[in-house]
Amino acid sequence: MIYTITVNPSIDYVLQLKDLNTGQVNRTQTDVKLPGGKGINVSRIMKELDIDSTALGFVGGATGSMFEELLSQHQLKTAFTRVSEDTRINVKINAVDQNEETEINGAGPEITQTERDSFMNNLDSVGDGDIVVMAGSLCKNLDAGFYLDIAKKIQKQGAEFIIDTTGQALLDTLPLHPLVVKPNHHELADLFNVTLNNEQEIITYARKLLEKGAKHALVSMAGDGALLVTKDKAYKANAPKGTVINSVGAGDSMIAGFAGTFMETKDPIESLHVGAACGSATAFSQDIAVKAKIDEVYKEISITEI
Ligand SMILES: Nc1ncnc2c1ncn2[C@@H]1O[C@H](COP(=O)(O)OP(=O)(O)O)[C@@H](O)[C@H]1O
Ligand SMILES: O=P(O)(O)OC[C@H]1O[C@](O)(COP(=O)(O)O)[C@@H](O)[C@@H]1O
Repeated sequence: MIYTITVNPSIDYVLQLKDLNTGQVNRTQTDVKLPGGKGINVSRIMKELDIDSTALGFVGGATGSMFEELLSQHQLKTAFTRVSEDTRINVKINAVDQNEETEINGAGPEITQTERDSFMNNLDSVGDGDIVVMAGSLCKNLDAGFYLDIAKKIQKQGAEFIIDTTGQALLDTLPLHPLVVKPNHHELADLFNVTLNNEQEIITYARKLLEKGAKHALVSMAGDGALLVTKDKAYKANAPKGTVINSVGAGDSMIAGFAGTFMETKDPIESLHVGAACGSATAFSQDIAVKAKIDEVYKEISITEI
């Protein structure tokens, strides 16, 4: 079984407008509300790929109820921990004529000790051979050690983990040997406080994540595709050409494709291929990609060793 953990889920309020003018009244062409958060998006793509997953996380208040209602149409297996403060609303602004996406993500609810304990108890069902995907930011009062606590617990229970987060929370888990870490190239540069100018430099720093303990480093590069660094090899997936509609969730989709395929095949190259197809297919869709789009995009991707 794959478990996804979205500590800080969201309602993604996706607004499309012609131009965004800050300091002025702007009006939308279209607006949609989507159930968001990184692990949620991972579970949604897994559903498209016909892979079983259970989505975990903290959900609260009136916005939490709305989030669950929005999610219900996707028929995911969930086991959320209820909290008293509101689930956040993240605003995504696509300014069409400016060809620019702006995101404003909330800090999320405060989690009490009781709610935290109840969440940890919920992880008792994770067992041998399971994969746990931990993805996204932490709610405002949860310290960077929260992911580390989860990783230690599920590892004792025989599961492996994949982590997609930033900064110290990510670095702290590396000694526990995550199966995959997936920074984008900007996040990778920030982790080491450097500027990365080309693929060779990205590979060099991705390899440092392996030296610190990660088993695979998957570095996404938006419209430039993705790199996978393994113990002794590096591979590139191209990003096919297409009309980008809404790239929110492209990274999550990539993780879902990679993790789901890896769980079934243990083949990192095929996992990269499916992951890249899921990522680009989502970038070319309004919402998270559907299976037909993923299959279409898969044919336009090739993996090369570099
Ligand atoms: N504009 C795009 N065109 C084609 N593929 C894309 C585009 N944006 C993202 N993708 C695909 O989705 C993957 C993840 O996207 P990226 O934006 O790098 O992740 P994140 O959302 O985590 O920052 C990329 O590695 C690429 O394969
Ligand atoms: O937890 P964070 O880092 O604030 O990110 C949450 C946001 O990330 C998303 O999951 C999208 O992530 P990606 O674009 O990185 O794949 C949104 O649905 C959500 O609003």
